[in-house]
Amino acid sequence: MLVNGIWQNNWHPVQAKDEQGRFVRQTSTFRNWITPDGAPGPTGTGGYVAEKGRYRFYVALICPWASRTLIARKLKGLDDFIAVTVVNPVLGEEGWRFGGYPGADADPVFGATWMHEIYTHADPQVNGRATVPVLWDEKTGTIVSNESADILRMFNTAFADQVPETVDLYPEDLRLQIDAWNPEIYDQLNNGVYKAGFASTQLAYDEAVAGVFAMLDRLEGALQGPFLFGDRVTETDIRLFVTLIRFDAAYHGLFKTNLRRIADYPRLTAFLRQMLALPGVRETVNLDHIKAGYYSIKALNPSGIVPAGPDHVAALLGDRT
Ligand SMILES: N[C@@H](CCC(=O)N[C@@H](CS)C(=O)NCC(=O)O)C(=O)O
Repeated sequence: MLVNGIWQNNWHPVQAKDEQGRFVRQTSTFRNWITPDGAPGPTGTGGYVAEKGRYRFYVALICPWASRTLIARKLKGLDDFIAVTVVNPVLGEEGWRFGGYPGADADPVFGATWMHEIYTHADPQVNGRATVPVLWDEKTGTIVSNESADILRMFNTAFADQVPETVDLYPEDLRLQIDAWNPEIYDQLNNGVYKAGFASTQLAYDEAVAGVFAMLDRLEGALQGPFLFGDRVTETDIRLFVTLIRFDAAYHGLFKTNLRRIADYPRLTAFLRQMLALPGVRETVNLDHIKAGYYSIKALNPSGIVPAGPDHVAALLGDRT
Protein backbone atom coordinates (compact mmCIF):
# COMPACT_ATOMS: atom_id res chain seq x y z
CA MET A 1 0.00 0.00 0.00
CA LEU A 2 0.95 3.67 -0.35
CA VAL A 3 1.80 6.05 2.50
CA ASN A 4 2.26 9.69 1.44
CA GLY A 5 2.77 8.47 -2.13
CA ILE A 6 5.55 5.99 -1.20
CA TRP A 7 5.04 2.27 -1.80
CA GLN A 8 5.46 0.28 1.44
CA ASN A 9 7.45 -2.93 1.10
CA ASN A 10 5.88 -4.34 4.24
CA TRP A 11 2.33 -4.04 2.83
CA HIS A 12 0.15 -7.08 3.29
CA PRO A 13 -1.93 -8.43 0.40
CA VAL A 14 -4.65 -9.40 2.89
CA GLN A 15 -6.56 -6.32 4.03
CA ALA A 16 -7.01 -5.20 7.63
CA LYS A 17 -8.74 -7.22 10.33
CA ASP A 18 -10.57 -6.33 13.52
CA GLU A 19 -9.73 -7.60 17.02
CA GLN A 20 -11.88 -10.72 16.47
CA GLY A 21 -10.04 -11.71 13.29
CA ARG A 22 -12.71 -10.38 10.93
CA PHE A 23 -11.61 -9.09 7.49
CA VAL A 24 -12.14 -5.33 7.06
CA ARG A 25 -12.20 -3.79 3.55
CA GLN A 26 -10.70 -0.33 3.02
CA THR A 27 -13.01 2.47 1.89
CA SER A 28 -12.31 4.15 -1.45
CA THR A 29 -10.36 7.41 -1.67
CA PHE A 30 -11.37 9.00 -5.01
CA ARG A 31 -15.10 9.68 -5.14
CA ASN A 32 -15.75 12.07 -8.05
CA TRP A 33 -18.36 11.53 -10.79
CA ILE A 34 -18.54 11.83 -14.56
CA THR A 35 -21.77 13.71 -15.32
CA PRO A 36 -23.40 14.83 -18.61
CA ASP A 37 -22.37 18.49 -18.09
CA GLY A 38 -19.50 18.14 -15.61
CA ALA A 39 -21.58 19.21 -12.59
CA PRO A 40 -20.47 17.56 -9.33
CA GLY A 41 -22.08 14.19 -8.60
CA PRO A 42 -23.45 12.96 -5.26
CA THR A 43 -19.89 13.03 -3.85
CA GLY A 44 -16.63 14.73 -4.80
CA THR A 45 -15.90 17.65 -7.11
CA GLY A 46 -17.12 18.51 -10.61
CA GLY A 47 -15.30 18.99 -13.92
CA TYR A 48 -15.65 15.50 -15.35
CA VAL A 49 -17.82 15.94 -18.43
CA ALA A 50 -19.09 12.82 -20.22
CA GLU A 51 -16.86 12.99 -23.32
CA LYS A 52 -16.25 10.06 -25.65
CA GLY A 53 -12.63 8.80 -25.47
CA ARG A 54 -11.65 10.96 -22.50
CA TYR A 55 -11.64 8.30 -19.77
CA ARG A 56 -9.75 5.04 -19.30
CA PHE A 57 -10.80 2.23 -17.07
CA TYR A 58 -8.22 0.10 -15.24
CA VAL A 59 -9.59 -3.28 -14.14
CA ALA A 60 -8.67 -6.78 -13.04
CA LEU A 61 -10.84 -9.56 -14.45
CA ILE A 62 -10.39 -11.57 -11.25
CA CYS A 63 -12.00 -8.74 -9.28
CA PRO A 64 -15.76 -8.80 -8.71
CA TRP A 65 -15.89 -5.05 -7.96
CA ALA A 66 -14.19 -4.23 -11.26
CA SER A 67 -16.37 -6.76 -13.07
CA ARG A 68 -19.62 -5.21 -11.96
CA THR A 69 -18.60 -1.94 -13.59
CA LEU A 70 -17.39 -3.74 -16.73
CA ILE A 71 -20.82 -5.33 -17.07
CA ALA A 72 -22.50 -1.93 -16.72
CA ARG A 73 -20.16 -0.59 -19.44
CA LYS A 74 -21.28 -3.43 -21.74
CA LEU A 75 -25.01 -3.18 -21.00
CA LYS A 76 -24.95 0.60 -21.47
CA GLY A 77 -23.16 0.32 -24.84
CA LEU A 78 -20.08 2.26 -23.69
CA ASP A 79 -17.36 0.14 -25.33
CA ASP A 80 -16.42 2.91 -27.76
CA PHE A 81 -16.67 5.61 -25.11
CA ILE A 82 -14.43 4.27 -22.36
CA ALA A 83 -11.24 2.29 -23.09
CA VAL A 84 -10.26 -0.57 -20.78
CA THR A 85 -6.85 -1.71 -19.53
CA VAL A 86 -6.72 -5.14 -17.87
CA VAL A 87 -4.03 -5.83 -15.24
CA ASN A 88 -2.26 -9.13 -14.58
CA PRO A 89 -4.56 -11.34 -12.47
CA VAL A 90 -1.79 -12.32 -10.05
CA LEU A 91 -1.22 -9.80 -7.27
CA GLY A 92 2.57 -9.22 -7.34
CA GLU A 93 5.02 -8.01 -4.73
CA GLU A 94 3.92 -4.41 -5.31
CA GLY A 95 0.25 -5.18 -5.93
CA TRP A 96 -1.44 -5.22 -9.35
CA ARG A 97 0.94 -5.08 -12.32
CA PHE A 98 0.64 -4.56 -16.07
CA GLY A 99 1.32 -7.20 -18.74
CA GLY A 100 3.13 -10.51 -18.24
CA TYR A 101 0.07 -12.76 -18.50
CA PRO A 102 -2.21 -13.77 -21.39
CA GLY A 103 -5.00 -11.22 -21.62
CA ALA A 104 -3.18 -8.66 -19.43
CA ASP A 105 -2.40 -5.28 -21.03
CA ALA A 106 0.56 -2.92 -20.88
CA ASP A 107 -0.27 0.51 -19.46
CA PRO A 108 -0.87 2.75 -22.49
CA VAL A 109 -0.86 6.02 -20.51
CA PHE A 110 2.44 5.98 -18.61
CA GLY A 111 3.98 2.64 -19.51
CA ALA A 112 3.74 1.91 -15.78
CA THR A 113 4.77 -1.44 -14.29
CA TRP A 114 2.55 -1.30 -11.20
CA MET A 115 -0.97 -0.05 -10.59
CA HIS A 116 0.25 1.99 -7.61
CA GLU A 117 2.10 4.25 -10.08
CA ILE A 118 -1.26 5.31 -11.52
CA TYR A 119 -2.31 6.35 -8.01
CA THR A 120 0.83 8.47 -7.46
CA HIS A 121 0.41 10.09 -10.88
CA ALA A 122 -3.04 11.17 -9.66
CA ASP A 123 -1.78 12.32 -6.26
CA PRO A 124 1.93 12.20 -5.35
CA GLN A 125 0.95 12.17 -1.65
CA VAL A 126 -1.75 9.50 -1.90
CA ASN A 127 -2.44 7.16 1.02
CA GLY A 128 -4.10 3.74 0.90
CA ARG A 129 -4.25 0.56 -1.11
CA ALA A 130 -3.81 0.65 -4.89
CA THR A 131 -7.09 -1.11 -5.68
CA VAL A 132 -8.92 -1.72 -8.95
CA PRO A 133 -11.14 -0.60 -10.55
CA VAL A 134 -9.77 2.87 -11.33
CA LEU A 135 -11.51 5.33 -13.62
CA TRP A 136 -8.80 7.59 -15.07
CA ASP A 137 -9.30 10.99 -16.71
CA GLU A 138 -6.78 11.42 -19.55
CA LYS A 139 -7.61 15.13 -19.86
CA THR A 140 -6.76 16.27 -16.33
CA GLY A 141 -4.45 13.33 -15.56
CA THR A 142 -6.16 12.15 -12.42
CA ILE A 143 -8.38 9.46 -10.94
CA VAL A 144 -12.08 10.28 -11.13
CA SER A 145 -13.15 7.38 -8.93
CA ASN A 146 -11.92 4.10 -7.48
CA GLU A 147 -15.30 3.11 -6.04
CA SER A 148 -17.10 0.56 -8.19
CA ALA A 149 -20.56 1.15 -6.72
CA ASP A 150 -20.35 4.82 -7.81
CA ILE A 151 -18.81 3.95 -11.18
CA LEU A 152 -21.66 1.54 -11.90
CA ARG A 153 -24.17 4.32 -11.29
CA MET A 154 -22.29 6.95 -13.28
CA PHE A 155 -22.07 4.58 -16.26
CA ASN A 156 -25.84 4.22 -16.00
CA THR A 157 -26.51 7.93 -16.43
CA ALA A 158 -23.51 10.00 -17.54
CA PHE A 159 -23.52 9.12 -21.26
CA ALA A 160 -27.26 8.43 -21.53
CA ASP A 161 -27.93 11.15 -24.10
CA GLN A 162 -25.03 9.98 -26.31
CA VAL A 163 -25.86 6.26 -26.61
CA PRO A 164 -28.91 4.53 -28.04
CA GLU A 165 -28.95 2.02 -25.17
CA THR A 166 -32.04 2.51 -23.01
CA VAL A 167 -31.63 -0.11 -20.27
CA ASP A 168 -31.88 1.61 -16.88
CA LEU A 169 -29.92 -0.22 -14.20
CA TYR A 170 -31.28 1.94 -11.35
CA PRO A 171 -34.90 2.71 -12.30
CA GLU A 172 -36.91 5.07 -10.08
CA ASP A 173 -39.67 2.59 -9.33
CA LEU A 174 -37.25 -0.10 -8.12
CA ARG A 175 -34.92 2.11 -6.07
CA LEU A 176 -36.43 1.21 -2.72
CA GLN A 177 -35.90 -2.49 -3.39
CA ILE A 178 -32.46 -1.98 -4.91
CA ASP A 179 -31.32 0.16 -1.99
CA ALA A 180 -32.64 -2.41 0.49
CA TRP A 181 -31.05 -5.48 -1.16
CA ASN A 182 -27.67 -4.02 -2.17
CA PRO A 183 -26.15 -3.57 1.29
CA GLU A 184 -27.37 -6.95 2.51
CA ILE A 185 -26.06 -8.78 -0.56
CA TYR A 186 -22.81 -6.86 -0.20
CA ASP A 187 -22.34 -7.63 3.47
CA GLN A 188 -23.39 -11.26 3.50
CA LEU A 189 -22.37 -12.38 0.03
CA ASN A 190 -20.09 -10.11 -2.08
CA ASN A 191 -17.89 -9.26 0.88
CA GLY A 192 -19.15 -12.21 2.94
CA VAL A 193 -17.10 -14.70 0.90
CA TYR A 194 -13.98 -12.59 1.53
CA LYS A 195 -14.81 -12.44 5.24
CA ALA A 196 -14.92 -16.26 5.23
CA GLY A 197 -11.76 -16.62 3.13
CA PHE A 198 -9.66 -14.15 5.10
CA ALA A 199 -11.03 -14.96 8.57
CA SER A 200 -8.20 -15.57 10.99
CA THR A 201 -10.36 -17.12 13.73
CA GLN A 202 -12.92 -19.95 13.66
CA LEU A 203 -15.51 -17.52 15.04
CA ALA A 204 -15.03 -15.04 12.20
CA TYR A 205 -15.15 -17.85 9.62
CA ASP A 206 -18.28 -19.49 11.10
CA GLU A 207 -20.07 -16.13 11.21
CA ALA A 208 -19.18 -15.32 7.61
CA VAL A 209 -20.10 -18.74 6.17
CA ALA A 210 -23.45 -18.65 7.96
CA GLY A 211 -24.13 -15.25 6.38
CA VAL A 212 -23.12 -16.40 2.90
CA PHE A 213 -25.45 -19.42 2.90
CA ALA A 214 -28.31 -17.61 4.61
CA MET A 215 -28.18 -15.09 1.77
CA LEU A 216 -27.89 -17.74 -0.97
CA ASP A 217 -30.89 -19.62 0.48
CA ARG A 218 -32.85 -16.38 0.71
CA LEU A 219 -32.03 -15.44 -2.88
CA GLU A 220 -32.96 -18.90 -4.12
CA GLY A 221 -36.39 -18.36 -2.53
CA ALA A 222 -36.78 -14.79 -3.79
CA LEU A 223 -35.72 -15.31 -7.42
CA GLN A 224 -38.84 -15.78 -9.52
CA GLY A 225 -36.84 -14.91 -12.62
CA PRO A 226 -35.54 -14.01 -14.96
CA PHE A 227 -33.99 -11.33 -12.70
CA LEU A 228 -34.28 -10.50 -9.01
CA PHE A 229 -37.02 -7.90 -9.49
CA GLY A 230 -38.71 -9.51 -12.50
CA ASP A 231 -38.16 -8.85 -16.19
CA ARG A 232 -35.74 -5.94 -15.94
CA VAL A 233 -32.05 -6.36 -15.20
CA THR A 234 -30.82 -3.90 -12.54
CA GLU A 235 -27.57 -3.08 -10.79
CA THR A 236 -28.53 -5.52 -8.01
CA ASP A 237 -28.49 -8.38 -10.52
CA ILE A 238 -25.05 -7.30 -11.69
CA ARG A 239 -23.75 -7.09 -8.11
CA LEU A 240 -25.15 -10.55 -7.42
CA PHE A 241 -23.87 -12.08 -10.66
CA VAL A 242 -20.20 -11.19 -10.15
CA THR A 243 -20.02 -13.15 -6.89
CA LEU A 244 -22.14 -16.09 -8.05
CA ILE A 245 -20.08 -16.61 -11.22
CA ARG A 246 -16.86 -16.82 -9.16
CA PHE A 247 -18.32 -18.99 -6.44
CA ASP A 248 -17.92 -22.59 -7.62
CA ALA A 249 -14.52 -21.97 -9.22
CA ALA A 250 -12.87 -19.92 -6.49
CA TYR A 251 -14.77 -19.24 -3.27
CA HIS A 252 -16.06 -22.78 -2.73
CA GLY A 253 -12.52 -24.17 -2.62
CA LEU A 254 -10.17 -21.34 -1.69
CA PHE A 255 -12.42 -19.39 0.69
CA LYS A 256 -13.93 -22.59 2.17
CA THR A 257 -17.52 -21.48 1.54
CA ASN A 258 -18.32 -25.08 0.80
CA LEU A 259 -21.67 -26.05 2.31
CA ARG A 260 -23.17 -26.01 -1.19
CA ARG A 261 -22.19 -24.93 -4.72
CA ILE A 262 -24.20 -22.51 -6.85
CA ALA A 263 -24.75 -25.49 -9.17
CA ASP A 264 -26.81 -27.00 -6.31
CA TYR A 265 -29.26 -24.07 -6.45
CA PRO A 266 -31.59 -24.41 -9.49
CA ARG A 267 -32.85 -20.82 -9.50
CA LEU A 268 -29.46 -19.23 -8.93
CA THR A 269 -28.12 -21.40 -11.77
CA ALA A 270 -30.96 -20.28 -14.07
CA PHE A 271 -30.20 -16.69 -13.08
CA LEU A 272 -26.54 -17.12 -14.06
CA ARG A 273 -27.63 -18.41 -17.48
CA GLN A 274 -29.92 -15.39 -17.96
CA MET A 275 -27.13 -13.00 -17.08
CA LEU A 276 -24.60 -14.73 -19.35
CA ALA A 277 -27.06 -14.43 -22.24
CA LEU A 278 -27.19 -10.61 -21.99
CA PRO A 279 -25.16 -8.80 -24.65
CA GLY A 280 -21.48 -8.53 -23.71
CA VAL A 281 -21.73 -10.11 -20.25
CA ARG A 282 -19.96 -13.33 -21.25
CA GLU A 283 -16.96 -11.25 -22.43
CA THR A 284 -16.47 -9.86 -18.93
CA VAL A 285 -16.03 -13.34 -17.41
CA ASN A 286 -12.51 -14.75 -17.70
CA LEU A 287 -12.36 -17.99 -15.74
CA ASP A 288 -8.63 -18.33 -16.30
CA HIS A 289 -7.94 -14.92 -14.74
CA ILE A 290 -10.36 -15.68 -11.91
CA LYS A 291 -8.72 -18.98 -10.97
CA ALA A 292 -5.14 -17.79 -11.53
CA GLY A 293 -5.80 -14.70 -9.46
CA TYR A 294 -7.53 -16.19 -6.46
CA TYR A 295 -5.32 -19.28 -6.24
CA SER A 296 -2.20 -17.10 -6.31
CA ILE A 297 -3.10 -15.64 -2.90
CA LYS A 298 -0.14 -17.04 -1.00
CA ALA A 299 -1.66 -16.59 2.45
CA LEU A 300 -4.45 -19.01 1.49
CA ASN A 301 -2.67 -21.25 -1.04
CA PRO A 302 1.10 -21.33 -0.41
CA SER A 303 1.86 -23.78 -3.26
CA GLY A 304 0.15 -21.56 -5.82
CA ILE A 305 -1.36 -24.63 -7.49
CA VAL A 306 -4.47 -23.77 -9.51
CA PRO A 307 -7.13 -26.52 -9.48
CA ALA A 308 -8.13 -28.15 -12.77
CA GLY A 309 -11.87 -27.65 -12.42
CA PRO A 310 -14.64 -26.86 -12.49
CA ASP A 311 -15.38 -25.41 -15.92
CA HIS A 312 -18.77 -24.30 -14.73
CA VAL A 313 -19.03 -21.42 -17.20
CA ALA A 314 -18.91 -23.86 -20.14
CA ALA A 315 -21.47 -26.01 -18.34
CA LEU A 316 -23.74 -22.99 -17.85
CA LEU A 317 -23.43 -22.08 -21.49
CA GLY A 318 -24.35 -25.62 -22.45
CA ASP A 319 -21.00 -26.40 -24.11
CA ARG A 320 -20.62 -29.35 -21.82
CA THR A 321 -22.77 -31.04 -19.22
N1 LIG B 1 -14.31 -0.31 -2.78
C1 LIG B 1 -13.60 -0.81 -3.86
C2 LIG B 1 -12.96 -2.14 -3.52
C3 LIG B 1 -12.10 -2.63 -4.62
C4 LIG B 1 -11.17 -3.76 -4.16
O1 LIG B 1 -11.11 -4.13 -2.97
N2 LIG B 1 -10.41 -4.31 -5.12
C5 LIG B 1 -9.46 -5.37 -4.83
C6 LIG B 1 -9.49 -6.43 -5.91
S1 LIG B 1 -11.00 -7.33 -5.97
C7 LIG B 1 -8.05 -4.81 -4.88
O2 LIG B 1 -7.71 -4.07 -5.76
N3 LIG B 1 -7.20 -5.24 -3.93
C8 LIG B 1 -5.80 -4.89 -3.90
C9 LIG B 1 -5.38 -4.41 -2.53
O3 LIG B 1 -6.23 -4.32 -1.65
O4 LIG B 1 -4.20 -4.12 -2.37
C10 LIG B 1 -14.57 -0.91 -5.02
O5 LIG B 1 -15.62 -1.56 -4.88
O6 LIG B 1 -14.29 -0.34 -6.05
